Amino acid sequence: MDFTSQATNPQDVKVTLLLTGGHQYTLYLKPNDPLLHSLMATIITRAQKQETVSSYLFQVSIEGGRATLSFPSEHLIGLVTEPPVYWQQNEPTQPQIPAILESEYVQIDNFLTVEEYQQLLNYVFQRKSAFVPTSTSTGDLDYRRSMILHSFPEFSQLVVNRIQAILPDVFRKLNLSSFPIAEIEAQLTSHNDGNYYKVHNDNGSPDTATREFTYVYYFYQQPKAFSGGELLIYDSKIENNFYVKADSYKRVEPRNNSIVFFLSRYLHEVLPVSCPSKAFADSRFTINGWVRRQV
Ligand SMILES: O=C(O)CCC(=O)C(=O)O
Ligand SMILES: [Fe+2]
Repeated sequence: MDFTSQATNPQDVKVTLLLTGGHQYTLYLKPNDPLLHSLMATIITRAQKQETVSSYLFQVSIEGGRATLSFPSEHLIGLVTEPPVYWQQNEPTQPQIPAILESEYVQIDNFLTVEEYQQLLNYVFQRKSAFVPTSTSTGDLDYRRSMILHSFPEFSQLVVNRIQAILPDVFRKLNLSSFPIAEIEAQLTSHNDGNYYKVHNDNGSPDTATREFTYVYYFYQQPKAFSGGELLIYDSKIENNFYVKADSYKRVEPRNNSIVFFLSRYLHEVLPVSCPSKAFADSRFTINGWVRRQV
């Protein structure tokens, strides 16, 4: 059986997957798409007869996100790439030099108007007693330290509407094909002295799996009364056909009244905040959340 999806971008590589049983599927990928690396890594591994490598389930989003093509890695027998793509093969005896897949993010300044930002700051100061400590799904107490305000309807809708308005621009800047959106979630957090969030991704559990990308809007009173609290977004590398964290990262300065977007699957962390006054009003505040794909 033969299937073909639509090209979206002239720079895309046309990739035909040759699968066992004579099946073929043609899709269009960006030259630096991690999926292309992963597919080629599977072929190279087989060519080098590294039989110890375990099977991997490919799950490829197709038809603009409306369908998924799933197949076990051992069913992939070849790839046709157009224009030609050549891959450097390391001798099996040489140590493998993993390719680093750079993470990308967008940061947009002046996200809210000065009036909206000031109203939000005043609102948060008044709601101080409604903030509660954050938790993680694993219940690990050392993983995350910050406070959260679960309900803030006066501002969550404003932020979600504003995000919707700039989404086309974000898709373009992140080089992403658009997809049908189910929901945009929002939470409000504060990080004060000694607070942090260790390395994690935002879509690693069944109930978070449809999160495609993460946004973080930063706000705090000026002059800034804390240091640290940078967001590190790690690059990835392929090891045994799996994506793992690389040592390199992008360091994002949490600039006042700016918003950052990045893929929810990227590993990221919030470095410890130092806030000598320990005053709640001096905290690093965020409204952050996730853009969920429709399934
Ligand atoms: O506050 C930040 O910069 C990021 C927060 C974060 O990673 C999260 O809430 O999942
Ligand atoms: Fe996160």
